[in-house]
Amino acid sequence: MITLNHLSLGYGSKGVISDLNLTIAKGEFLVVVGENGVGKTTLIKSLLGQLAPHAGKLTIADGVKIGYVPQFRNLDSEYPLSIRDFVALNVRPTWRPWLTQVERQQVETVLAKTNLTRLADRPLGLASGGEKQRAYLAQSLLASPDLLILDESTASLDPDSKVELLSLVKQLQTEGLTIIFVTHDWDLARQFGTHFLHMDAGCYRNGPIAELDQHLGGK
Ligand SMILES: Nc1ncnc2c1ncn2[C@@H]1O[C@H](COP(=O)(O)OP(=O)(O)OP(=O)(O)O)[C@@H](O)[C@H]1O
Repeated sequence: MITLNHLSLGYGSKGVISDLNLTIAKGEFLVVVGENGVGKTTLIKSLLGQLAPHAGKLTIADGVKIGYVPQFRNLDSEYPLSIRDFVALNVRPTWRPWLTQVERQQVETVLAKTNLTRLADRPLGLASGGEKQRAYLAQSLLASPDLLILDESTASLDPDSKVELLSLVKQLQTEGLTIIFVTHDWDLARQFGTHFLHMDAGCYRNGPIAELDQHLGGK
């Protein structure tokens, strides 16, 4: 689905990633691990089409739709939309103040897939961290992505909420979605990933998740 061929990325004259080679197959759950500042978010920006390569090539198969779940940010408790209305923001190709019957059904489907049906009328600003992240996940699912990118999406969540969010994502993976999950949490990486990319100052390793500890010497 995705091929990185001698890919180098950076900002202006500053190089961040140098000569990265990687193939991501459909249906993989790729965890991207590495210390602060090695370029994990830079790689994600490039996958999202926001950063042109300094050198090398990034190829994404034709027609692949990408969904993105950001890192948790606290929202103002006065945030006016309900969880359902927030999720529905992603439904319309052009703005209009109503949803069609089909669109309403699509919103209910993604709310159900993310365990939010019961909470859908609650103001998003008053939702817990885990619920907010599930709302972002639901919103991204409305566009029927083939590839879902989670950039530190579990950071700042309590352990149960992390596992709940990733269990939902794992279920989506078993239904055919490809997942890229950036994390600092090695345990979550081992628990949910099928493959890993370890980035370490110009040294990149990747492979099946079972080989992660071999590469890291049990870090
Ligand atoms: N817009 C930018 N302009 C210049 N340098 C940048 C920019 N964005 C990031 N950098 C630098 O690029 C390097 C890699 O940053 P990046 O955010 O990709 O790291 P990361 O691995 O995601 O780190 P973290 O785990 O802390 O999120 C850092 O040195 C950072 O300061």
